[in-house]
Amino acid sequence: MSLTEKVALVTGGAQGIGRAVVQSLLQSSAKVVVVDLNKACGEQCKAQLDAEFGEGNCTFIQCDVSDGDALQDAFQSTVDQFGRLDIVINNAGIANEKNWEKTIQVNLTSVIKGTYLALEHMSKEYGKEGGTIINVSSMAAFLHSPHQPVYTATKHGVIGFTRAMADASIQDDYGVRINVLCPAFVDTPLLHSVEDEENMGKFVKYKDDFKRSMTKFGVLKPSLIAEGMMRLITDTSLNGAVMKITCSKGIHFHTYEPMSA
Ligand SMILES: NC(=O)C1=CN([C@@H]2O[C@H](COP(=O)(O)OP(=O)(O)OC[C@H]3O[C@@H](n4cnc5c(N)ncnc54)[C@H](O)[C@@H]3O)[C@@H](O)[C@H]2O)C=CC1
Ligand SMILES: CC/C=C\C[C@H](O)[C@H](O)/C=C/C=C/C=C\C=C\C(=O)C/C=C\CCC(=O)O
Repeated sequence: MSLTEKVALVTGGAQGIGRAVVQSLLQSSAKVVVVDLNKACGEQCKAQLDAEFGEGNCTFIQCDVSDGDALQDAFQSTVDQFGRLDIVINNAGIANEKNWEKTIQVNLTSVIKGTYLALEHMSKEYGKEGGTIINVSSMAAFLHSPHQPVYTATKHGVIGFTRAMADASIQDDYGVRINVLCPAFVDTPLLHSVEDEENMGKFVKYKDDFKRSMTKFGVLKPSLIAEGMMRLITDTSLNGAVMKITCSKGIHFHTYEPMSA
C-alpha cells in the first residue's frame, strides 16, 4: 500500500525496531522524521536512508523525548518542514532499572506526551484531518520477569493509556486511530543490555533466567515488527487494538473479556 503524501514521525527511529519501521515507511513512499537522542546514530541512519531512498524523504531531529519542550519542538519542526502529520510511532524506550525514574519518563511519560502532541497535530478536535498513532509496549506486559520490574510497569501503562485514549478518540470523533504493539524478544541493541549491571542494577542477578526465556521463546527480527507496524498503520479497521508479535504465533492480537459490572 502506498503512503505517498503521508508524513510519519518515529521516536527512537535511529536504530533497532524504530529503524526497521522507518525503512518500511520509506519503502511505502511516506516522508519520515526520525526523532532520536543519539546524534551519531541518527546522522548515520539519515545518510544511509538518503542514499537508498533519495534526499528529501527523511529528516533526523536530535531530541530527548523525555524533554517535553524539545519533543513539542520536534513535532512542530516536522509540520513546518513537511506541511502535515499523519502517522506517529511512539517507540523510543529504555530498560534501566537502576535509574528507574528515567525509565518511567522515557517509556511512559514521553509516550503520553507524544500521543497528546500527535493529537494536537492530527485530531479533528483541533481542526486537523485525522491520522494514526502506534505506541510501543512489550510482551513483558503479559509475561513479566523479576529482571525488569519498572520496565514491565511502564509497558503495562502504555497499554492501559493507549486503550483508554482509543476509546476517547471514538467517542469524541478525533479521526485518529490509536493502537499498541507488543513485541516479544527482538534482536536489537536494547536486548543485549540484559547482562549490564549499569542498567539492570541488583536485578542483573536474574539475567540467566531471562536469557533462558529468550532461548525458550526465541528472538524475533526487527523486520517482522516493522511488518506488524505497517499493518497497524494501514488497516483502517483497527483502533484500541493490542497487537502481539511472538515467535510461536507470529503477528496476532490480544483479546479481552467484554467489560461487565
Ligand atoms: N528489543 C526488544 O526485545 C523489545 C523492545 N521493545 C520496545 O521497542 C522499543 C524500541 O526498542 P529497541 O529497538 O529494541 O531498542 P534500541 O535500544 O535498539 O533502540 C531504541 C532507540 O531509542 C532511542 N532512545 C532512547 N532513549 C531516548 C530518548 N530519551 N529520546 C529519544 N530517543 C531515545 C535510542 O537512541 C535508540 O536509537 C522500545 O520501546 C522497547 O521497549 C518491546 C519489546 C521487545
Ligand atoms: C534488558 C532487557 C531489555 C529490554 C527489552 C525487553 O527484553 C523486552 O521488551 C521484553 C520482552 C519480553 C518478552 C516476554 C515474553 C515473551 C513471550 C513469547 O515470546 C511467547 C509466549 C507466549 C505467547 C502467548 C500469546 O501470544 O498470547
